[in-house]
Formats: sequence, structure tokens, C-alpha cells
Amino acid sequence: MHDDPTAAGRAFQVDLRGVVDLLARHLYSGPRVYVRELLQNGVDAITARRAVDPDAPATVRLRPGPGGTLEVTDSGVGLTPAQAEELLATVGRSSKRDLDLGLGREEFLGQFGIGLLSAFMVADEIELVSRSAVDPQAPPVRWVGYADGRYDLTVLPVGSVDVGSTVRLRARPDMDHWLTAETVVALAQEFGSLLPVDVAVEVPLPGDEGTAWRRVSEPVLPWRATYADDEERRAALAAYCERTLGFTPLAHIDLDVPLAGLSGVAYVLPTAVPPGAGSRHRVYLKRMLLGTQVEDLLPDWAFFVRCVVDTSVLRPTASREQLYTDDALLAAQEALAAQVRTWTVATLTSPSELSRDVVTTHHLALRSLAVVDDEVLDLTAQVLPFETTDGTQTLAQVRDDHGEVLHTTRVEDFRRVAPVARAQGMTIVNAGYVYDAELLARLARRPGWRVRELQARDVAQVLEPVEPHRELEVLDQVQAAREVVRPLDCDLVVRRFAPEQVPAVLLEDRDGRHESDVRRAVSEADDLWGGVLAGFAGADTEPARRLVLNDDNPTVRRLLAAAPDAPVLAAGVRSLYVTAVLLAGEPLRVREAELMNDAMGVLLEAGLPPASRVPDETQEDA
Ligand SMILES: Nc1ncnc2c1ncn2[C@@H]1O[C@H](COP(=O)(O)OP(=O)(O)OP(=O)(O)O)[C@@H](O)[C@H]1O
Repeated sequence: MHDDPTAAGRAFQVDLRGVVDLLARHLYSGPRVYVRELLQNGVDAITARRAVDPDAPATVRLRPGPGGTLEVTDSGVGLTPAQAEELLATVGRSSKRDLDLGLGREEFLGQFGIGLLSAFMVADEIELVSRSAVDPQAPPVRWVGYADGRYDLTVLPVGSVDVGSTVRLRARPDMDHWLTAETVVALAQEFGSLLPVDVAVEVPLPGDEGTAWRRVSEPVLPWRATYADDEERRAALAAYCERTLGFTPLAHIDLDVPLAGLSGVAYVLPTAVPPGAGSRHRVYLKRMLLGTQVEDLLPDWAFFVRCVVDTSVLRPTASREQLYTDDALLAAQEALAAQVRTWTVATLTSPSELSRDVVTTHHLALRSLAVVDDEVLDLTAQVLPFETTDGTQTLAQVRDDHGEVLHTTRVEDFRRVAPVARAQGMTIVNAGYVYDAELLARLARRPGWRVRELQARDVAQVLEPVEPHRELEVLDQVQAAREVVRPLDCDLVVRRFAPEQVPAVLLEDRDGRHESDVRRAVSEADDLWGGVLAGFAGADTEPARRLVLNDDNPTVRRLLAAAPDAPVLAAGVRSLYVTAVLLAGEPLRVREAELMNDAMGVLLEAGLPPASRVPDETQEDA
């Protein structure tokens, strides 16, 4: 019954074009990976042949030809006609899988049985001619796959080809640039430079002088090679970093995690990088490049190094561009982090030019490590530079000189009090930058440290009160001035302090600020909530900020000589307030900007002759 739609046990049909499209657009990062997949098949075939014949040759030869063709020949295990039929004609079939575990067998690069399809991203036709090394009786075979899903299989005469395989591609019309000698050399070098087999590309010599083979693979990993001494090794690894990562490192850190079959080098960047940029690394898997931007190899704090590593145990994702997250990867990450950390601690512990360079260049990374690591925290307190009101100092220096570390947690607070504190010989640490507040909070819990955030009263204490007679003299003016700033939730006092050039400072108390926020909420809340909140606000109704006028400053003295009700007094106080806000690095709110304009108008009015008396120069000239 042909028109009966019911069916059982029929095989799926696969639309090869759809699968190729899926690979090209969604799995692989682009057509370039076709070279990687061909190299990988050649290397795996050599591995399989060497398993039965350890002395078999190990070569992969790539020959870009005229008219957008490429021939890749390996001295690997080859295929019998029956294997070609079984393995090449079925998408997802692989000879490299461990059927018991459902995983790729450890010694092979490939595992998924889709790699060869990637060649359809650049070619409409893939030809594979092969002769088996394992079955000497089997004739050679020629298999041709087409992008529309058909294939041809031909058994060739015995003895017509050597053991191994040759893949031939003819570029699709718009894709021939992927198959030029220049591109193939670049891609083979990128993916295969660390392969342990002899990979070479045939390149044309200049001026029609024929062709030559250019070897692109290195027999030994650069960090495993033998060198005359440490200095030669250091120079060779630095040169390798310049070639592959594009920078000259400050130092290198050897990495070795035998359980993950992992070895390599972490290079310390020569310039600072912003935190959060993440760390991305160059990872090789069984010596084939997995990716140049592999994430998650090291924790966030390690953003000051870039690694080049090779692993024989960790697994790739299907795209072969990132590492698959499993227990083995997590264990490897932990071991790598420990190695970078050990190096960092050792470097910080022994003073040297290198440790100074690392501290200067990567202080942010060190700070980010110190907030999660007590040993590093103790070390950084000895060596990390902090901005203080007494110049750049380490936290240990501040503690040794003053017994405690007094700090602000916002840059504005630091700027606000710095001039006054400096003049009074107080040392205050600016902990307003990224990680610093966290770092100091953690340090406060360490034995032997007294760490405290600066309060307004700390500064107020060092400001000298004015003489009683002077206080009486300016009593009315101060009262009038207080009324001017009170609507801005600010109190006003007159004190004497150095330097005399600073006319006023604005002091702010964090606790006071919090209370004033609560008070504002109380006044806006309905009765029930108002009552609850009022309990938190406390009885004290002092404003959170205080404008301290400096009686040693000549401008302030002249201002306080004005009559209490003179418009110029109010205008002067307003402009001192606004200047103090700006000095503290705070943005002006709308109300404050308006005040500034009003004050400016009054001051100009007072200082300039009345408008009617301004001579009209244009008329005079005429
Ligand atoms: N050069 C070659 N020599 C011998 N056998 C080959 C060669 N190229 C491909 N094959 C056979 O064809 C099978 C399918 O290859 P394909 O590249 O599609 O997948 P794979 O290498 O098994 O896995 P992956 O998708 O992870 O690359 C391989 O498992 C292998 O048996």
C-alpha cells in the first residue's frame, strides 16, 4: 500500500546542505577551520598507523594548486574500500570513538565524525584517495562526496597509490581565496605549529623559480625544549610570546598540571589591563590549536597574565573552540590558579626590579587577588602603593607611623579633606578606587591592624576654634551665614586652619548623611511609617554636612566684615559653599547651580559700577 503514511523503523533522511549550513554558520567560527579539520584527520591517521607500526613515517603535506585546488596527503593508516564506505558515507560516524564510553579515544584529536564536512564550507566536492596500511590485501579506494549529499566510491587498481590518504578539494567559485598558498600557510601555521608530526606546505618561490616545502610545525613544545641555560630559555620563551601573542612579557610562569596532561607558560603582560577585561588564553589540545581566546582557564583576578598551554586530557566543545566544562577542567583551573598565585607571592616576597615592575604595572590585579586571599593581602599591604595625604605610601608604612590606618572610601571625600588634613600632618589613605574599600575592610579584620574609615569629626578636631572675642565679633554674620546654607542641609562654623589659601571646606559625615536621609524620609512618609522611621533618625537634627569657613583666609575675613544683612554676605557664603562642593569633586545639583548664578549676580552688582554709568564705547568711537 504505497499511499499508507504509517511506517516503522525507517531511516532518517539527512539534508546535507542543511547540515553543512549548520556547521558553517553556527558551529564553527568560519570557513578557516577546514584546514584544522584536514590536518587533524591526517594526524589521527598517523597516530593510528604508528600504533601498529611505530616507525611509520609521520608527514602531512599540503599542496595548494592552480585554479583554487588543494591536495592534503598524509602517511597515515589509510582506509580500505569497506571502511571508506562505512566511515565517510555516514555523517557522525567516526573510527575514533570509544564505543564503551561514548567519547573520543584519548589518543585521537577527532571524535564527532563531522570534521570532514567542514571542507564543504569552501568546496563543492571532496575527493579522498586512500590505501590501507593495516590490510595489505585491500585495494586502494577513491571516494568523492558532493555538497548535495551524493557520493561516488571507486575501487582502484592494486599498487596504483601509496599507503596513506590524499584529500583533494576544488574551491567553490567565491571561495578560492581560502585555498591560496598564502592562506593555507597562514592557517596551517596557526592551527598546526605545535603538531608533533612533520607538516609542510608547498609554496611558490619568487620569480617563477619553482616551488619549495615550507615546514610549519615544531617537533618540540617551546617550553619543553632543551636550552643551554635559564637565560637562553627565558629569551626563547619571550621570543615565542612575541611571535604568538604579540607582546614582550615582563616575566613567564611555568605551568604544569600532569593530571590534565597540561603544560605551558603564563606570560605576565607588560602593560596594565582594566579589570573585568577577562583573561583569554591560547590553548592547544593534543598540540593542535583549540583557540586563541579560550576563557575560563584562570580565575578573574589573574587578568594580568596570558597563557599558552597544551593539554592532552581536557576535552573540546563540538566547535573545537572552547574547553568543555567538566570536573577535569575545574581541577585543572584550580591547579593553574595555584601556580600563578605561588609565583605572585614569591615575586612579591623578594624585592627585585621585577617585583617593582609587577607592583607598578599590575597593582589592580594584585588588589583584586588580595580581596580574596589573606596571604596576598598581608603582602600587598607591605608593597602596594596607596595615595595618601602624605604622598604615596604603603599601608604598612602608614600603620607604622600612625598606629592606625585612617581612610576615606570615596575619592570625593579624600579630595575634600586632603588639603586640610595634609596641612595638619594627618595621614589619610584614599581608598576610593576599585577594590580598595574591600581590601581595607578585609585588612581591618587581620590581626595587628587598626583600620578605620575617616569621620567628619576626625577632621573637625584638628580645626582650631577662633578666639572668643573674634567669635563675638562675627556672631551676627555667622548667624546670618548659617541661615543661608541651612536650606541646603548644611551647617556652618568658623574655624582657623592651614593652609590659609583654602577659604572653606565642606565636611560630610557618613552616619550624618544616613540620618539626614532618614529624616527626609520621615518628613515625606505618612504617619505610621513616619513614626517607625523617626525611631531610627534619633533626636539629633544636625545637618549631615558642615561648611567650615577658614578665619585665616583673607577673603573670608573681609566677607565676615560685611553687615549681617548685606546681600554681598549671603552671596559670598553661597559662592564659598559652591566652591567647596566643587573642590570636593562633587557635581553641582540644580539648586546649587542656581545659587551660584544668583550669587554671581549679586557679587557683580556690588563690584561693578551701575549699568547706566557704563560708558558706551561704540558711540564714543563714532
Ligand atoms: N586522512 C584520513 N585518513 C584515514 N581516515 C580518515 C581520514 N580522514 C577521515 N578519515 C575517516 O573518516 C572518519 C570521519 O572523519 P571526520 O573528520 O568527519 O570525523 P572525525 O575525525 O572522526 O571526528 P571530528 O568530527 O571530531 O573531526 C574518521 O573517523 C576516519 O575514520
